[in-house]
Amino acid sequence: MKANRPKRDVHPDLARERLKCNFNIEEVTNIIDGGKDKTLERKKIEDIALNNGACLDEIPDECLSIKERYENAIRKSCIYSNIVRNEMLEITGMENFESPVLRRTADAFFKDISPFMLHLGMFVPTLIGQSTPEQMAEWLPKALDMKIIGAYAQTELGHGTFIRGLETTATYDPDKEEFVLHSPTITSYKWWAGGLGKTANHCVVMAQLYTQGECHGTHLFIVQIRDLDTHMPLPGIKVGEIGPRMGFSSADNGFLGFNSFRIPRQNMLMKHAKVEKDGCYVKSAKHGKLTYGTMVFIRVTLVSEMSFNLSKAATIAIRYSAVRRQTELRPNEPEPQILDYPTQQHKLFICIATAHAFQLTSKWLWDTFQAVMADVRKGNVDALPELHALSSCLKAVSTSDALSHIEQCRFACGGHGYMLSSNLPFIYSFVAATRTYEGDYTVLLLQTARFLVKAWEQAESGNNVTPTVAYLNRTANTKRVVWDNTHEGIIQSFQAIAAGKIGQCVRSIRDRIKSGMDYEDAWLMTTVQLVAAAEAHCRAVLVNTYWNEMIRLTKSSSANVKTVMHQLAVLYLMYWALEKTGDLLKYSSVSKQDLDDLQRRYEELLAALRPNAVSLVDAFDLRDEILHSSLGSYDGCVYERLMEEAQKSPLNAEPVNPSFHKYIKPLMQGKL
Ligand SMILES: CCCCCCCC/C=C\C/C=C/C(=O)SCCNC(=O)CCNC(=O)[C@H](O)C(C)(C)COP(=O)(O)OP(=O)(O)OC[C@H]1O[C@@H](n2cnc3c(N)ncnc32)[C@H](O)[C@@H]1OP(=O)(O)O
Ligand SMILES: Cc1cc2nc3c(=O)[nH]c(=O)nc-3n(C[C@H](O)[C@H](O)[C@H](O)COP(=O)(O)OP(=O)(O)OC[C@H]3O[C@@H](n4cnc5c(N)ncnc54)[C@H](O)[C@@H]3O)c2cc1C
Repeated sequence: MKANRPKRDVHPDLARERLKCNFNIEEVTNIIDGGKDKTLERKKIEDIALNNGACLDEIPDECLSIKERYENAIRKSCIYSNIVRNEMLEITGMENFESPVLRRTADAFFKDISPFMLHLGMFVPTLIGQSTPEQMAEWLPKALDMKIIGAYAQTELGHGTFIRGLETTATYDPDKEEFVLHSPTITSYKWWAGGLGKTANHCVVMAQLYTQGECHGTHLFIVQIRDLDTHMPLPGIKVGEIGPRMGFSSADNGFLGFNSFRIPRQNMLMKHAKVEKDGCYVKSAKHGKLTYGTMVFIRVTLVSEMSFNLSKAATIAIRYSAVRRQTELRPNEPEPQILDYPTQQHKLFICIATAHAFQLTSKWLWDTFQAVMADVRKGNVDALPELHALSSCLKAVSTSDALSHIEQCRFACGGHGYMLSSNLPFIYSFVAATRTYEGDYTVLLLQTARFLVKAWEQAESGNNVTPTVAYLNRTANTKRVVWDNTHEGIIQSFQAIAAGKIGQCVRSIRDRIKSGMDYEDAWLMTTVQLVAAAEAHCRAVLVNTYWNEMIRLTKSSSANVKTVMHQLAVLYLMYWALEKTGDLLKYSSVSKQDLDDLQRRYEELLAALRPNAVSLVDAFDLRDEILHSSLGSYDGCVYERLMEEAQKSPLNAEPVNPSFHKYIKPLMQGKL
């Protein structure tokens, strides 16, 4: 199914915007991609995948039934997988099957999500992270070659957050050297796993391991659930799709129940613990939570995923705002482009800056993750708690911020932003799920808070703490930081806010314990403050990392690129400082006059960035096929595309709908 798009001239307003650009767009693209080579590689891969137009649908996905949409998604997934397997991996290298380029290119095929996404996104990483070398040799080639298709079935109907509360059991039978998987209750049914409902023939299952009459907690098992030839569920397996959702419409999220279903002993993923033939349980991991490794990996990758989604939304909203004109400023003058309104700039420029902040931070987080994992492989797990705390809060805050900024982008496009053809509702509903999956926002911030409270106590007693909380050594015992409106001053204020909030949590917990509460209740009563403290810590990490990375990556850039990258980072600092004025007043010496000055400088910065706005989103270099938007295409022919998309509505296939004769006419004639 191919559809040709008419080639159009660029809208004159957008053409004029591009003439105003004063920096080298390609240099900024290179910074975002991680280097000139990476940009070239990305473009080459995008050309291979997209130039034959295989991804274009004649009928928009949203106009299809649930079944048709799923079938179309599978059709495209197979085309896409073949391109990945036969052409793209040759360029990235097999080991880079998780390359963000593949993820980005996939969006040209799927407005929503591919049913294969969780196979490459979670099933394969779990095999890599949780298997012994023998298991890896057995399963990984088959998975990478799509000989088997997997899902990640952890969450149950009754429990998602509290993994230790999962009910599915895997009981070892030494006589047959098999595990018996069982779902003892309705709440123990696996629920949510992407690709599980109709697509996967295998899955990774998290279950409570029982051997020699003892429960050893949750472990991971690889389970074949469907016949490879007929695709029928195997006897003892009950599997299906969970029904319509807010988004993820083509991901066939599934349920799964086991009725004493047997798998070979070798199907327990045994990198961190094993069950011997005789049923003896042997733990090799130096840290009890290494089986949660896939979740940490995905949390890390989600930060760059949020940058990508936000860059799509910002591109759509800014290009549209350059073309859209509304309301006379003065009588008889032309209506201004809505991008000229400072309120519109306030909604949108932070989205560009945040996409940069997340992208630069995600690269740093990825390097940190790789370094910690290298240590873990050598048996050193010392840095794991800090990585867990960091990946938890960055996942929580990046998904939450991306979501609210994407909604701002939709607001910024007025009524047309509500159209599915704008793609903003799809981007929003996709990102809405990220705030919940892979660890809910509140739950993950509370994990970070546990780490922060311990770090605060260490700093209070004069001990050195780990790098991301090193600011506590400086600020833990300080009352208020002296306000300074330079970038260093603002970053230090964020650190002071975080330290102040963590310290306040510690005092609240201690006071509550003094007044007779036990630790658990004191902690529980303080959780509202603990979530806020973890968020503040995350903001301190974000502003510091974004700034340092921006400086590092622009060292050899041209002067104007340096300036515009600097402006974006300053905008990010000022935006958040102004959002947190209450906290600044509490934890720094900032005055009303200082805040008024900051507000004025922020407004001046919006004006300074205005001429480069369209070029800054052009620098994200998102092809129209990836944007899927009537409002955001490179040529800016918004109204033509909206009209063109409207024609595709199935309701326009006939001039009179049969319901007129069946219902409306009888109603009009009083015959109903
Ligand atoms: C390629 C890019 C693709 C991007 C797009 C992909 C699209 C994919 C779409 C959807 C996929 C969705 C998949 C899923 O959602 S899978 C299911 C994910 N589920 C969760 O994330 C559940 C969240 N819950 C938890 O992680 C845990 O239950 C918990 C961390 C909240 C609590 O665990 P628990 O075992 O109860 O531990 P405690 O709270 O008792 O803590 C003890 C101790 O352990 C520390 N700790 C916990 N987790 C970790 C960890 N992962 N690493 C290191 N340490 C950990 C914890 O901090 C405590 O430490 P202490 O304070 O020092 O005691
Ligand atoms: C689109 C989508 C795709 C998914 N894909 C998969 C998948 O492929 N595989 C898989 O296994 N799972 C998947 N999930 C499940 C997902 O991981 C869980 O939904 C998520 O971890 C949240 O758990 P929950 O649904 O049990 O929420 P709950 O934990 O029930 O949360 C409900 C509310 O309670 C609050 N809460 C819970 N515990 C605490 C606490 N200790 N302290 C304070 N507040 C708390 C939460 O903040 C939240 O507001 C997916 C979910 C979605 C939405």
